[in-house]
Amino acid sequence: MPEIFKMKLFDHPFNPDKNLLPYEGTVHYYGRIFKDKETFHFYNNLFNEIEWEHDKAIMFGKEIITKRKVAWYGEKPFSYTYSKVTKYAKPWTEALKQIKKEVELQSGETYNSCLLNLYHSGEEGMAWHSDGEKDLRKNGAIASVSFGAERKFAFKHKESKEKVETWLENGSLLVMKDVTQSHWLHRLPPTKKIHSPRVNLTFRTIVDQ
Ligand SMILES: O=C(O)CCC(=O)C(=O)O
Ligand SMILES: [Fe+2]
Repeated sequence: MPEIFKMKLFDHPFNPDKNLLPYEGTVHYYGRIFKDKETFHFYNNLFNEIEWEHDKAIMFGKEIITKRKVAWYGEKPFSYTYSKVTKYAKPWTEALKQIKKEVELQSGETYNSCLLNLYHSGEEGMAWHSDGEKDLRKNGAIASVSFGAERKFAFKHKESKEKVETWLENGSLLVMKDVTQSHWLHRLPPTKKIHSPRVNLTFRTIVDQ
């Protein structure tokens, strides 16, 4: 097992009851919610079994293909549109069902879909955005589960520009809820210091019409 998977649970002090945001939003960090063996198993399973595809993005008015890969899964073939391309959610895999169950238990919320991102190294990240798409349940919780390389995650208030940063550990859970997406942007900053991959899962609730 590579070294990163051998960290003990609760190596780092954290308080899951503490709100990381000072105002206008709620973010809780639960730390590592899976044991080393499960974490290693899920990382390998997701890396190999998910049907990863390259994402498209608009940059300086041009359509570009991102190095980061994405996938979209859910309990129904919900549609998800970005850069004018509509994708339909694939049915849950066994691993996704198991992870979802644990995340629902820990966060006390339910989810019906999951957007997955695969960052091959620290040079791949995600720019400032909020996840307030109209198909998502308004003020619904978004649960972010991370496997692989530990990466920094940042929030920036849309008006005050106040920043909050935290580390997302291998096997960890972070939950954003309430009015967070209306008032705060978040991003995964790129870094030259990290060379190994990271898989991130954001469990969401799509409004079913
Ligand atoms: O990879 C991450 O931690 C963030 C992913 C994210 O913000 C998103 O998928 O909307
Ligand atoms: Fe996001």
